[in-house]
Amino acid sequence: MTMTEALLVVDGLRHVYQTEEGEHVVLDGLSLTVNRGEFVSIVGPSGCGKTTLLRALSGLLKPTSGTVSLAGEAINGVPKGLAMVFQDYRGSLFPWRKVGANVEFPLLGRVGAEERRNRVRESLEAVGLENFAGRYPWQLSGGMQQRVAIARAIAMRPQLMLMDEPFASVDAQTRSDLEDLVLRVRELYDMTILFVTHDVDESVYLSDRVLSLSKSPTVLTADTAVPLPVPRDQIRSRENPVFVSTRSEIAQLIRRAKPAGLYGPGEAIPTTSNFAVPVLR
Ligand SMILES: Nc1ncnc2c1ncn2[C@@H]1O[C@H](COP(=O)(O)OP(=O)(O)OP(=O)(O)O)[C@@H](O)[C@H]1O
Repeated sequence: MTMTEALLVVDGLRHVYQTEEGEHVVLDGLSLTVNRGEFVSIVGPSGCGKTTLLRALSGLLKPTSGTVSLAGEAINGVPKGLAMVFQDYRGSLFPWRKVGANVEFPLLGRVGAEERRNRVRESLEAVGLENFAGRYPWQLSGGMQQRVAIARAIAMRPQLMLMDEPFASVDAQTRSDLEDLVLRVRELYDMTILFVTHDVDESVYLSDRVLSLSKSPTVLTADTAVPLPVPRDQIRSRENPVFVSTRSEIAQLIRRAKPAGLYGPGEAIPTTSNFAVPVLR
């Protein structure tokens, strides 16, 4: 029997930006859980506060209220067990460091030299870039640079990998390749991944569960399981009726998304982590 263990717990997260026009409530009591070993995606309308949420999860923003914990520890600063992969690989790799040195960078001062060498080699192998350790990032294609960013995250052996629209800046073929690469890496390292994307199809293809967000002020509107067989396959999985029905269900949720306060009575919106059933179908 496999045990479900909550790794990331977000409870009643609320964030209000102070602006010249007054208070701007972005997150309005958002609660979610990611269990160890899960691949969970977050989708939502543009401007719903995904970046604000990710900044709170990575300890870069102190929310107005609510809590975030990773493996039972409250997140107050940048947590050790977390690695992030961003959309903008150009801005996230050091252009003056070679690929190997980029992957090694977050390990400096944390891990001994031999272990660092092993992890760099192994992580680059996992993303198929073992022959590129001596190149500079700008000598690689965009897709390869994003693979370096993924290798750097793997090398950290994170408890949780947060991915913020990581494939939004690459062409369609590279995107499919990177999606499959992330699924392989997940399998290889038994990773827990929280993946933010605008792309409903991508969220369904990759995930065990998809969390849909309302418009801002933002709450969770649905927690949708994706009962699509694994391993996933770019052609067969996308033709599967489960894929087609799940994607249209989530696409509807995004299209009909409203700010939290505008959902009518009976459309229960969870404000604590004690929700068990999907809502707002
Ligand atoms: N520092 C800030 N001060 C005031 N308002 C902010 C600040 N940062 C973000 N906002 C506002 O909060 C809302 C949510 O922004 P956020 O960037 O978190 O959304 P998002 O879902 O990541 O957006 P997108 O889908 O466009 O990437 C937006 O209306 C934005 O204008």
